[in-house]
Amino acid sequence: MYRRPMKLAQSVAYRCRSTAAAVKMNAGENSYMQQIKSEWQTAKSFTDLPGPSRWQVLRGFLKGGQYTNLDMRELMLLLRKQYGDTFLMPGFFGMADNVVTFNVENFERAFRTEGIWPERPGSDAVVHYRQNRPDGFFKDCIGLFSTGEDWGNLRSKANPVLMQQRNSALYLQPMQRVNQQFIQRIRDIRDEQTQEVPGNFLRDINHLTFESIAVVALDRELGLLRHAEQAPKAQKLFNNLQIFMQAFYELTIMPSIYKYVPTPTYKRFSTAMDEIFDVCSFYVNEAIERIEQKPADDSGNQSVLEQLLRVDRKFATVMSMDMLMGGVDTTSSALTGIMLCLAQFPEKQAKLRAEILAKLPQPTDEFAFNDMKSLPYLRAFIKESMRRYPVIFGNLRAAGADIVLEGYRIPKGTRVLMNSNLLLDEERYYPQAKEFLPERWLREQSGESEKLVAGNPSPFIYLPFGFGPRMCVGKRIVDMEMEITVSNLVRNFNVEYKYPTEKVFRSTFINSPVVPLKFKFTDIKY
Ligand code: HEM
Repeated sequence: MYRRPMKLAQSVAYRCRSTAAAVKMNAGENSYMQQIKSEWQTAKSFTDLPGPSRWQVLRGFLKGGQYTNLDMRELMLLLRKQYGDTFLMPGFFGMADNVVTFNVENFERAFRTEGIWPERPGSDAVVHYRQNRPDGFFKDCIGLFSTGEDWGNLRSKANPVLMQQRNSALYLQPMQRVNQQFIQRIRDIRDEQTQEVPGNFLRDINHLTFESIAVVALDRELGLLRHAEQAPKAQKLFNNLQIFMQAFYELTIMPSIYKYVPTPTYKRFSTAMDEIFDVCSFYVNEAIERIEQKPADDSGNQSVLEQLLRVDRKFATVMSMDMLMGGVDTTSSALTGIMLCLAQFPEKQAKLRAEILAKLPQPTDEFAFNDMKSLPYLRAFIKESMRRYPVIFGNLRAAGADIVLEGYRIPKGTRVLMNSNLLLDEERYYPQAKEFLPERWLREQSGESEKLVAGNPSPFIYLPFGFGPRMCVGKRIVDMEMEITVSNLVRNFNVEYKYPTEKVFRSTFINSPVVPLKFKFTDIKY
């Protein structure tokens, strides 16, 4: 059970709200910084941190080396075994060093000192592309991949549109339409005898998550779930998003000279970025024409894209790209994990179905916005699924100040990789950690306030959407998307999966499914 002084608990609560709130919090944290400053005087040097030498890292990744062929999760766990909870992973060939940590107190320190414009390293390839695009389109608007004040300005424009709960009501209907197409798609593609969908079902999940973002970011369905073959432009965008993800990963984790010479991977990456740019600009321009033809709407119900366009046309185009780049594979990974949990725990699936059917007894009933607010077991189920199958392995920050972690000096700007999600299956943080217990996330009244039934672990462990002012800007959108999708799945089908579940994911930037997802969907009889 985690206990913290009241003052800090309050400051953490502020932190999740906005950049402005972060300024307020930082002002109140002088004494915390003072404490770190005094520790700095006596702390050990950065270079004394345990960890492999550059040579050991290089050797480890060469053919036959101990790190070759490990995915990110396996690599991190092996390194932890070798060097303990906090170690230095040296970069080579111009790549930055990383301080890797599994220590919750370090997560707290890194986040509490991240500053008002937290920096999440690792976006260099996107920034490089955007800074060097020959037409200079991104010169004054690099997007949410930027840093410092530029990022702060953009983020403070994006938050009121994307992070407001009331705006979620705007995309409830369009997302439901997309979701119904997904349910129909399952009926169309499943095998008549076995009721199993084909092994390449991940593609359909990706189409769902792509279309769900498109109705928000581009204000329209693109047709991949209904008639993919008749939607070549959408196909092109979708395919290029996949190429972008793969090439971005390679450029970020492998040494590369792409900043000086366009390597083959960078060429692949920048061609995909060009195509994403062209297609998104096309759709945004089309939306502008559509919106301009509509009668003026001062009801406050303008679509998300319309609201972004009101801020600035270029900003809206860049945001639509950033949303598509951040919101497809991540959400597909989460939905795959949730479906696996539905299949592995039929009694929990039945409990969830009972909650949904109590709200929507008829198969044709549609969710109203208020329905979504009172489905505690649904939310708990999704949270527990994301604990069991985290989408990412942790969070990354450039230290926002000189800090001390476990007695070592960590200079400002050092990359700190916090492997918070690799602690989610540890008994000391989550009692009965191996069990699937959505119930642990339910809340109960405790005096004036609410608390988790199972007690609150540290707020710095379960961070699937990151932390503070830089946390995922799509959180509201994805919450709604997952809630609608999971509800619709369980009210339409009994979900099963008859295959091994030990190695479904491979962990890179995110945990991506790598096995055939032959889920069995049997119709629920009403
Ligand atoms: C289950 C699905 C998702 C997960 C697990 C996820 C997770 C994350 C995480 C961990 C971060 C980094 C936060 C930090 O550094 O503190 C992030 C950032 C971001 N996410 Fe998501 N995300 C998801 C879905 C989405 C969706 C649907 C969108 C688009 C609507 C989106 C757009 C973004 C963007 C643009 C950023 C960069 C924000 C910034 O740096 O200001 N994500 N996400």
